Amino acid sequence: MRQSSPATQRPPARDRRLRGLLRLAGYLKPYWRQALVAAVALIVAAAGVLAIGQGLRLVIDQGFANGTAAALDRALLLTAGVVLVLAVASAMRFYWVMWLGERMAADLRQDVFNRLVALEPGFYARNGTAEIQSRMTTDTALLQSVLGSTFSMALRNSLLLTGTLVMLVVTSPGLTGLVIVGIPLVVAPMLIYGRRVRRLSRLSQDRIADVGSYASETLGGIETVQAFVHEPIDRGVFRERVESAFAIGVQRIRQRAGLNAVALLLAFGGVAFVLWRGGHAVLAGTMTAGELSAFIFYAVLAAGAVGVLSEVAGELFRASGAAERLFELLDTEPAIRPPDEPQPLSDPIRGEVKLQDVGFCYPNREDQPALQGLDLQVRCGETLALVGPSGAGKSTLMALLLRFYDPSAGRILFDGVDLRDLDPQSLRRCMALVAQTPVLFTGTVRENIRFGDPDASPAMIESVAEAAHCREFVDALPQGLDTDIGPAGVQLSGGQRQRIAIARALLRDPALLLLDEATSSLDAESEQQVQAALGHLMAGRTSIVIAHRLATVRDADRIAVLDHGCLRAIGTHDQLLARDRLYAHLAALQFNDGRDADHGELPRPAAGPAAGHA
Ligand SMILES: Nc1ncnc2c1ncn2[C@@H]1O[C@H](COP(=O)(O)OP(=O)(O)OP(=O)(O)O)[C@@H](O)[C@H]1O
Repeated sequence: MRQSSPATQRPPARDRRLRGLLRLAGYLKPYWRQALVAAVALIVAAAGVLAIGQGLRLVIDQGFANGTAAALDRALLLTAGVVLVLAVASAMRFYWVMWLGERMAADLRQDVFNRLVALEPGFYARNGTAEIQSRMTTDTALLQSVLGSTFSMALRNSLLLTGTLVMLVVTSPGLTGLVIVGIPLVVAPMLIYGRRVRRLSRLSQDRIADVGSYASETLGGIETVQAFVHEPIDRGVFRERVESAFAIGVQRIRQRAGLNAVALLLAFGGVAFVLWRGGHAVLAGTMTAGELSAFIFYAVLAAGAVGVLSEVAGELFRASGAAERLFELLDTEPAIRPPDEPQPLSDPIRGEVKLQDVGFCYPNREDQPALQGLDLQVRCGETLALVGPSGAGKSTLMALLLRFYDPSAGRILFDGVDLRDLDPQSLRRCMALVAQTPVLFTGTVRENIRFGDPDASPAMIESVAEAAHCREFVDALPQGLDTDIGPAGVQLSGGQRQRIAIARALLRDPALLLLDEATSSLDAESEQQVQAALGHLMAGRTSIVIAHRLATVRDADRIAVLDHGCLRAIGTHDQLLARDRLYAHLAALQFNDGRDADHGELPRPAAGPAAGHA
């Protein structure tokens, strides 16, 4: 039933590696001061750890070997001083590296959201809103954890590894040869395993995104799911997806477990070997006991660092994959962009619309035009009703007017200017959309109305609530306008939600009103109130209405009959009754239905040629 879909085209896997994380470095730029402090703390802390090895050598060679208590005290005091510096530097490193990680993750999250809200609805139609949403949530959460802690571990251990290698050479060049030979033996399997882990990580992330999007789609439509008793099927499909994600997860964990075992075995096997060779050197008198202790200390540190690096490498690769996926989203250019030099809107704005030979195909249906050869003019202050069977292209026309898509042919003019020459945001500021199913957001009634104009004064909100007939139900709510209406306004009835949507549009005071009537779900009384609210909203402004009710059709200045994406006829109700067979058919169905024409709904015969031209 529901498919997962890749959000964007991905580059080939072969040159991915840590590219995603490298690109994240750009996010450090504004915080270079903090990064500098973190780097200094990191270096001082690593130097502190390395100095402890020297402290150990002094304690053993000067304290124990020479047998003087004063030398032992001095050596221990020095070591204690080093430990104090180490503690302070470690705390600073921890704080600033974590701070940078959290800061970068927050900035990235904000950037991704900023880009996502700029992408046109067509992008979400292609890629699935739930998939994109889950990608944003899981990938940024992964990055946050990796940037906050894993990355810091990787950095610290890389530095320690480098430092310990230097100290190993300083302490005993001869023995270091052994370690140097041993390190590639440790690193090679790590790289081989790392590559496998990375591939599986990516796959695992994809599967988890699948699980997330399935869950959010099911829960989002919980009423439909339960009404159709679809739960057992959803549980089954979800189980399959979860199990598939689990199977990939287990493969990844198996590889990582193997990676850890091999890395640790090789590293500590190497240490044992060095201890054996070094022990013989001390016995032969070519090395002091202190030097051997320091050497072992550094070798263990190096092995530990390699162990940690092998452990976090997989995590870093996983994060790199996540970063790349987020950058793919960030790199997705909106298809609808303002022109380089947008033309100004007419002053005053009249709200006139002209369509010239407009054709349009949805991107994924190039062979099926949703609109074709459409010529239409809507004059200032006019109400134009759009009627036609389902699938005729009415909603598509609205989407083009809002410039969610650009026409594939012809052009649309707003007050005489091609929509493509206007800044889409300035254009949309002149319009208000009242959708068939009003979309409200979590918050109070007041906040939902204010959505129409964030700067509106309380008095303006009161006044539009009154005009949209919201008062009737708002006054009965526990906190009036400040009552919480639940996510998407679920605590209100359809008619109440509709009236809030109308109040929101009234507050916007648009030059052009786009209205997709929703009256089918309302009872007569509610419909009357919505109708009255609409009366206020439409008075004196250009309105394009997808009409489902005869009352609207009759009151409209003109009616455009659309069929199969073409303008079939245009005129007044009476003209069309006499002239157009489809319109007459729709109207006849209405009257024969025996419903009150003033409140009845204009029926929509099933799509298809037979229905359209009966
Ligand atoms: N996002 C989309 N991608 C591809 N095709 C689409 C998309 N949205 C709509 N269509 C197709 O475009 C055509 C016109 O659809 P549209 O929604 O504009 O019709 P409508 O007249 O508003 O129908 P209704 O009255 O049922 O809402 C239909 O054939 C529909 O299947």
